[in-house]
Amino acid sequence: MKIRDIQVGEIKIPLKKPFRTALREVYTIENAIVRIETDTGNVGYGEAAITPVITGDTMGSIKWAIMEHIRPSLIGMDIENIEEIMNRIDNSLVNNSSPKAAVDMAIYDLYGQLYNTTVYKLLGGYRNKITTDITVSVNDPEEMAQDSIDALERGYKTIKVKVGKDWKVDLLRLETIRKAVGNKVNIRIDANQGWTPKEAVRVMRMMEDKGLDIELVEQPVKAYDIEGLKYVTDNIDTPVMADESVFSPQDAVNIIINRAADLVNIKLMKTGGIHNAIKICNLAEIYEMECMLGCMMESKIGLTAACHLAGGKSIITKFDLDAPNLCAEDPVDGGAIYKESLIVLEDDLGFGFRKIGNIIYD
Ligand SMILES: C[C@H](N)C(=O)N[C@@H](CCC(=O)O)C(=O)O
Ligand SMILES: [Mg+2]
Repeated sequence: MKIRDIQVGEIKIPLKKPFRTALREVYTIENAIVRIETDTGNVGYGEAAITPVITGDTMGSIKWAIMEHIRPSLIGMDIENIEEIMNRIDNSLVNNSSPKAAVDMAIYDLYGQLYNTTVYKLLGGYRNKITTDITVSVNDPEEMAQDSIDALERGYKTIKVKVGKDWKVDLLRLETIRKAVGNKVNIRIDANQGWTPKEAVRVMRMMEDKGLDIELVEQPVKAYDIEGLKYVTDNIDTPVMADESVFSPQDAVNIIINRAADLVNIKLMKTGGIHNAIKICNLAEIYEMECMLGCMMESKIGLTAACHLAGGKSIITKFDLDAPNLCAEDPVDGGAIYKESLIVLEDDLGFGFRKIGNIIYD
């Protein structure tokens, strides 16, 4: 099965309500979709999220990276030589993790098709059911409490609450939410780099003293500030999770050996796809560090790939794979089956996409 062509299109999906974090505000997902066709007529799909404030990748840079740098080195390659394909993707240019992820996903989709099996089984076959949390965007405390109650009514057992705007209001946000949902919901929080190290320690200790029972705090400080992250980890009881501080396996090594965080949030858009995410899983297993598998604002194309990795790896014990549930539409027929918090993987070939609507190719 040899690669005949690689195309990049665009997809637009409106959200149910604006997605707000300390870093950005999103109304519509506008992402790049990769389509790889082989000489056997098989087709594989992948997705690259436009998240310039985190990865630096834009629609223009993603298309250019794929068409001008990655595509030429892959045309004619045999899918069974996946090792060499992944080396070529990684070596085609530095950084650009989202376009690399999109191509990597499409290759894995084809790899499953080549061996007539579903991808999560090739990756370890550990589970075919996953329970995701749901994100509560950062807004006024009352609106966030209402969103948390809605999540509870829709069956979510874990909410991921966005904070990091102003630590005093963040404390009020969590107090209001905990009061509204009681102890029926597990609460994790994500500051998306919004606090200084000292603010983070201060506000987290206050949350601990008030008994708000926070499962973990994600990326309290700036991505580059590993010393600041370690300062927070050393000075609070709540587990600290590195997100924007960990893109590559090398970043993960650095966090682990310096004990700068207790947990890592792996995202395909940061690692450059499944093949590097597996390396982080292996490292995490060696050092007995549980991982979360997270996502950017992606459609069910990117999320199906992520779900297959989650299905394969036991070291991934926490799941923030909610983006399709935040979308007002699902253009994907097939792939992972989303029923609010429950995600099911069926025994399809590859990722099991039957039809994907609304992709616009140049
Ligand atoms: C969508 C997911 N729940 C999430 O919060 N992901 C990111 C932010 C994604 C984005 O800005 O597109 C995270 O920081 O964990
Ligand atoms: Mg995060």
